[in-house]
Amino acid sequence: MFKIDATDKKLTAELQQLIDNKTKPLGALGQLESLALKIGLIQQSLKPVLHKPAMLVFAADHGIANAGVSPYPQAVTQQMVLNFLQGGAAINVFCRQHGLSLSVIDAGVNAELPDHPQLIKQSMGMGTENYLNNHAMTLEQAQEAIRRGAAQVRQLAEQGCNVVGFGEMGIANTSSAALIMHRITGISLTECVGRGTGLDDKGLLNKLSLLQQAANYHAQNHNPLQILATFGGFEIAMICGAFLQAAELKMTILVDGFIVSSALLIAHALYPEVLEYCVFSHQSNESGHRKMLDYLKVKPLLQMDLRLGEGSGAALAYPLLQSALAFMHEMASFQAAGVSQSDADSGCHNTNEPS
Ligand SMILES: O=C(O)c1ccc[n+]([C@@H]2O[C@H](COP(=O)([O-])O)[C@@H](O)[C@H]2O)c1
Ligand SMILES: Cc1cc2nc[nH]c2cc1C
Repeated sequence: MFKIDATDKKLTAELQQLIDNKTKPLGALGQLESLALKIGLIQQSLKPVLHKPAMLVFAADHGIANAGVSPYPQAVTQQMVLNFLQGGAAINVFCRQHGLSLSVIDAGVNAELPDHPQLIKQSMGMGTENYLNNHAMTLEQAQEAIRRGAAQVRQLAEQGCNVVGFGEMGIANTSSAALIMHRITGISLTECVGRGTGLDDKGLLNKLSLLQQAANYHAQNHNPLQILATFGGFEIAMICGAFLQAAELKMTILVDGFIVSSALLIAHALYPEVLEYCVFSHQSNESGHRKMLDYLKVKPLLQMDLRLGEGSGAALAYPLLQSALAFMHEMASFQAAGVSQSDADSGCHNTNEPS
């Protein structure tokens, strides 16, 4: 369905030399340096640029929402979508602050939503089925949601966008994400399930027990698309398609928190090369996220105890991408600034090997 290439590594040495020649001890800009290299490889350029940064927030409801897995009622999903459209949510603030465009996609919210220029209506239904006694969606619905998510990214790319962040809104979607993580990674369910929007100890135990029932009920499902259809949400399935399309189009992708990363687990199981296009904005405070990132062998940029979702971490991390490219373009080289570079110049031994 998708054609995702690994990035061509032929520019690696030249990009690394450009980075190493800047007036700084070798490796001293840390993760900003690997970020610059990564974007250079994605764009196959020694002068990569970020065009029309965009945030897509996918929203949907979940059949399990009112079974006691979240401290908030399902209605908060639609209420927060209205908040996004009125410009009052955290993601609105950070997108405005950092110059990202923001669109909200109704992937399957359990409400009739008003027409609005920032709302894209692609609803797959009034929420998923409850996976305690059903599949959340059919395989056909999962595939259709993947196609719809991909179409959103194609539209952005046609408008000239080459960097995109994904966010989500959906009461109970940490439950979907935990089950997907458990099934894809084989990590115990206890380590995948967390407090979400803020369950107390008793609520967490109850959530774990309900999700264990769901995992037992669907003991047979192990193929990535089946896992997505069984436990997913419509927003998670659309984000999976959005990841795959963005990677196929060689866009830089900003990955948000626990739920967006669970969509990536599915995308990665289908097309491992998708990872080469991903920048991990932060490590969420949702307890399973660190192990999810470890499973993917990736390092997040920020660690700030965020656990909001909406794409907020991805939007917060965007300026770091700008800084990574700015230092590559604007910092003086040792030669240009007349600064001594190495032991050959100074007679000192250089111990700062880049990691
Ligand atoms: O992104 C995260 O890491 C994250 C962690 C915890 C909660 N959330 C948000 O909270 C909602 C899901 O939480 P819950 O408790 O209803 O499953 C959903 O709207 C997510 O955007 C998001
Ligand atoms: C208020 C609220 C805002 C959110 N934003 C993303 N998920 C959310 C969940 C809640 C409950």
